[in-house]
Amino acid sequence: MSLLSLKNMKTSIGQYHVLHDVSFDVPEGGVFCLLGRNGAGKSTTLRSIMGLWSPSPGSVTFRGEDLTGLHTADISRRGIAFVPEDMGIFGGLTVEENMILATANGTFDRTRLKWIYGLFPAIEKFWDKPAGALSGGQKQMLSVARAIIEPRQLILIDEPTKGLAPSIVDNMAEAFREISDKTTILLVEQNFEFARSLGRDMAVIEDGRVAHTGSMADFVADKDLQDRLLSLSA
Ligand SMILES: Nc1ncnc2c1ncn2[C@@H]1O[C@H](COP(=O)(O)OP(=O)(O)OP(=O)(O)O)[C@@H](O)[C@H]1O
Repeated sequence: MSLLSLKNMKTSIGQYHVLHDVSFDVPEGGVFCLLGRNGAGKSTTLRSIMGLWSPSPGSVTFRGEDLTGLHTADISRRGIAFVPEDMGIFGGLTVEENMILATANGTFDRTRLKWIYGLFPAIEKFWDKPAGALSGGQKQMLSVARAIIEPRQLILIDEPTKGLAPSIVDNMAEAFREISDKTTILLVEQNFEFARSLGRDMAVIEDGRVAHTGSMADFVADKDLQDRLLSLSA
């Protein structure tokens, strides 16, 4: 059974039909990449999974349970975390306060926190500093750290490498590899090099529809398919 299964998901935002037919299965473990050009519908897909937009009709099934129609808080309680493109951190609060707000009861599992310090040393270094003073890469690390401060089954991460320097992107890839040993990651990315270095399975969205789904290895080997589905000029 897949961890997450989307079937014929359609989402409208106001009068705009954004997702016309999105179906794919995310297996448990590792990184599943959701690719596609700008405006294809990747963020809308993640927001629909989280119940931030209401997909209708169609279904979102998680561990065999239908999530369609549940509130976002209830979806989150099933063990799904979301790192949005704008990162969703509180710039006026310290790193520690941002982390506290990401816990269910305001306390930390010290072993887990130490694991996060190892993944993202900036979290420990700037623990009592305002999150707004962090660099772009450090803010992104904080947003991911918040998502994993408690055990999760699945993390949805929207374009984590956007605007980051290559050395930071490499650090991020290392961290994601380690996180994905514990928690399945559904990763939306425009940076194909980053995505291909992490992804085991993948799907491509084009104009609100799934245009391709399969293994990352097969997609990497098919240059024509990549050009057709991802290149800017196509
Ligand atoms: N709040 C909104 N109101 C109206 N249209 C929206 C809204 N959010 C997204 N859209 C439209 O839905 C389409 C898909 O947007 P979405 O953000 O899901 O794309 P994306 O694949 O994540 O692209 P990007 O890589 O640029 O973030 C776009 O045409 C976008 O303009």
